[in-house]
Amino acid sequence: MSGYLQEREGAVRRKAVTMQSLSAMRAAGEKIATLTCYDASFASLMDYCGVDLLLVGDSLGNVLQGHGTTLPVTIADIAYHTACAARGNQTALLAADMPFGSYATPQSAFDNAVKLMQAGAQMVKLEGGAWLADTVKFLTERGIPVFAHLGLTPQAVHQLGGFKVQGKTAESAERLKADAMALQAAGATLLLLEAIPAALGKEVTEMLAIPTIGIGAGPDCSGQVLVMHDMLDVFPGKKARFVRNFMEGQSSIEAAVRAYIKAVRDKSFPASEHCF
Ligand SMILES: Nc1nc(=O)c2c([nH]1)NC[C@@H]1CN(c3ccc(C(=O)N[C@@H](CCC(=O)O)C(=O)O)cc3)CN21
Ligand SMILES: CC(C)C(=O)C(=O)O
Ligand SMILES: [Mg+2]
Repeated sequence: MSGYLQEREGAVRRKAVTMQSLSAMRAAGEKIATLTCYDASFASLMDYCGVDLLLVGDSLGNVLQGHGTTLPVTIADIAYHTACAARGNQTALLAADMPFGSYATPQSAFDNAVKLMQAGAQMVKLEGGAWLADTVKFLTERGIPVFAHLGLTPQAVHQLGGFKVQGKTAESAERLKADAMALQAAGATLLLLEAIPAALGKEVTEMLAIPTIGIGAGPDCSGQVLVMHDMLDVFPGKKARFVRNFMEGQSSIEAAVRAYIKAVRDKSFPASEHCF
């Protein structure tokens, strides 16, 4: 570690988390604890606590920039926050979201993914189904690990007609399963499932060989993710059903992050009240 951040007292030297170690966790039935993270200070704290996977999410459009959707977020925004988070992280796997409009073609996706990988990301996440398979193949063949994102894909909010649960009809559930198979076959090594019925999250996870990370996708995904500002209860008011306030009963952010990891690992989160 260099620069501003000090070595933390009693920091346990954990081996770097890799895509391979996440697959091993899935195989061992050990849940993958994931949080969004956008800067060096929180990356350092989350890594120290033992978060497995950090995601520089385009949710930064909401929680850092104050927009109502993720659409205004640019590749430069994500690259900047990825570089910040990478400076604080030592051992967690660091993934970064490809923002809206940055992966319309395989070539533009590659050019933009290179910017995020050079900023310190170890994997990039893209929202979309079978239509993305060519892009996923193009990136993975060129050494860029791909995290695919299905279900409620917030970059498509205006097409979906709002932030609504997906995969509720038999037809849309079948389409989601076919999408998941196509993305895995194209080389995706992680799959994010957002806001789908818990039974569908279970089915997709069991069907695939790669780990799934859920947010509002039930308890049977290989891991869970939350937006850090949601689980730290930074904003008042109504939150999505899948959010739990981990600051409750804790006296520090570090304790809340540890409580989150523990609840994911011991499967007490998500409970039925967080699922669809
Ligand atoms: N702060 C924050 N947290 C997030 O989880 C998040 C972001 N920002 N920005 C990008 C997307 C947008 N997300 C959202 C936003 C709203 C709902 C929501 O209100 N869901 C309703 C579902 C309504 C229905 O039943 O269809 C809910 O009650 O949970 C869900 C996901 C998830 N992502
Ligand atoms: C909500 C998670 C899954 C995400 O994509 C983000 O933070 O942008
Ligand atoms: Mg996102």
